[in-house]
Amino acid sequence: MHQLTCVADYEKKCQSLIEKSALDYFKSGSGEEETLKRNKDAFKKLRIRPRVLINVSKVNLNVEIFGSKLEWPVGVSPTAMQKMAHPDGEVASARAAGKAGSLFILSSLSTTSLEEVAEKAPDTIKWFHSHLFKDREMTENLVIRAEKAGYKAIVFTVDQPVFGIRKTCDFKLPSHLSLANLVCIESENNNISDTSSGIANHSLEIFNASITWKDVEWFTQFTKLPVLLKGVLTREDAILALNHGVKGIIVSNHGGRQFDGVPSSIEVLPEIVEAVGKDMFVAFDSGVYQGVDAFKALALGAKLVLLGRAVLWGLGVDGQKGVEDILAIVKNELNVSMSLAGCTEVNKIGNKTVVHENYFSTCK
Ligand SMILES: Cc1cc2nc3c(=O)[nH]c(=O)nc-3n(C[C@H](O)[C@H](O)[C@H](O)COP(=O)(O)O)c2cc1C
Ligand SMILES: CCCCCCC(=O)C(=O)O
Repeated sequence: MHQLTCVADYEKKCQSLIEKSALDYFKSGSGEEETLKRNKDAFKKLRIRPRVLINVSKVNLNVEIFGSKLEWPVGVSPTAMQKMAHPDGEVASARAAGKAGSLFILSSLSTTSLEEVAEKAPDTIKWFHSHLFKDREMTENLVIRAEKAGYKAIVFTVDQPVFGIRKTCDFKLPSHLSLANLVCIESENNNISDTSSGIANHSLEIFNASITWKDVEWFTQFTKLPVLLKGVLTREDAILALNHGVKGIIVSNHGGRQFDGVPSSIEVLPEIVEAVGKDMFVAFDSGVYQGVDAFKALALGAKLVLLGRAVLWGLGVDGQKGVEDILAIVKNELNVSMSLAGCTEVNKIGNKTVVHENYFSTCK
C-alpha cells in the first residue's frame, strides 16, 4: 500500500473505508459549499516571509493554555458522532490527542459519554463543548458533569442557533449508536438522543434559536471553568465576548458547515486579534489540514489552532493509531515550518512572518 504521508492521503483513504452516509456528513459544508472551499483557498493566498541564519537546531513548540501544558499549540476541535468514523470513536481520538501532547475537545453530541472519555483517556487534557440547548437544565447538568469528570474548560458553540442548510441534512445516526451524553434525558415526548427524524429536524428540537448575549452571562455563572465561545467571526462580537466575561473565543466558521457566504476563518482572524488579542485568548479553526496552515494561523495571532475533519480522516482510516499519525504529521510539518521560517519558539512567530499575496504586488 502507498504510504500515507499527509492529511490529504488519509482523507482519500478514508473515503474508501467508511459508510457513504457518514462520509457525506463529515465532508459536507453548507449551501453551495463556497465557504468550505474558501477556508482552504484563503490559506493558499498567504505567503511566508522566512528569516534565515537563525540557529534552529532546537525548536520549542511547547505552550501553556489556561494552566495546562501542551507540547504544541494544536488541538482537536469538537466533532459530533465520531463512532461513525470508527467503533472506538471519541475515546480513540482523545487518547491520540493525549499521546501527542495535544488537547481534545469533546462534542456534547458525541457517541461516547463524557464520563467514559474521561475514564478511558485520563491523561489527556480535555475541554467540553456544548450547545446552549433549549433545555437549560440539561445544559447546566452537562457542564456540571464535565467539571466533575475533570474537563478543564467549557466551549459554547454560538454559530448554530439553527442548523445550516446542508444537502445531507436527512442523515440519521445508525440505530446501534446514540448521542451518549443525552441518552438518559427524556424530553416531553421522546428520548432526546434519538436522531431518527434526521439530524436537521432533531437539531430543531434541541438547539435554541433564542439565545442572546444575556444568556452568555447566565452560563458563565454556573461554572468555575474558563468559558470560551466558538464561532465568532467579527471584531464586534469578539469585543462583546470580552465584555461579557468569557475567557476566550474560537474564531471559526464551523468548517464551512453553518453559513455559506461568510468569510474563511483565516481572513477574519487578524481583525479579531487586533481588537481583543491582548485581552483575551483567541483560538482558531476551519481549513487547517497541514502544519503550515497552523503556522500561518499562529503568525496571525491565534494562540491555539484546532483540527476538525483532519482528525476524522485519521480516525476513519485506523482508529487511535490513525489519529496519532495525523497529529504526528501535522506536528512535524509545523516544526519544519517554524525551522524554515527561523522561529525557535511559538511566541517568536511574529505577525510580519505571514502576509497576504497582494503584499508583493503592491510593494515595489
Ligand atoms: C462531522 C463534524 C461534526 C461537527 N460537530 C460539531 C459539534 O458538535 N459542535 C461544534 O461546535 N462544531 C462541530 N463541528 C465543527 C468543528 O468543531 C470545527 O469547527 C470544524 O470542523 C473546523 O473545520 P475543519 O473541519 O476544516 O478543520 C463539526 C465538524 C464536523 C466536520
Ligand atoms: C442533533 C445532532 C446535530 C449535530 C450537529 C453537529 C455539528 O455541529 C455539525 O456541524 O454537524
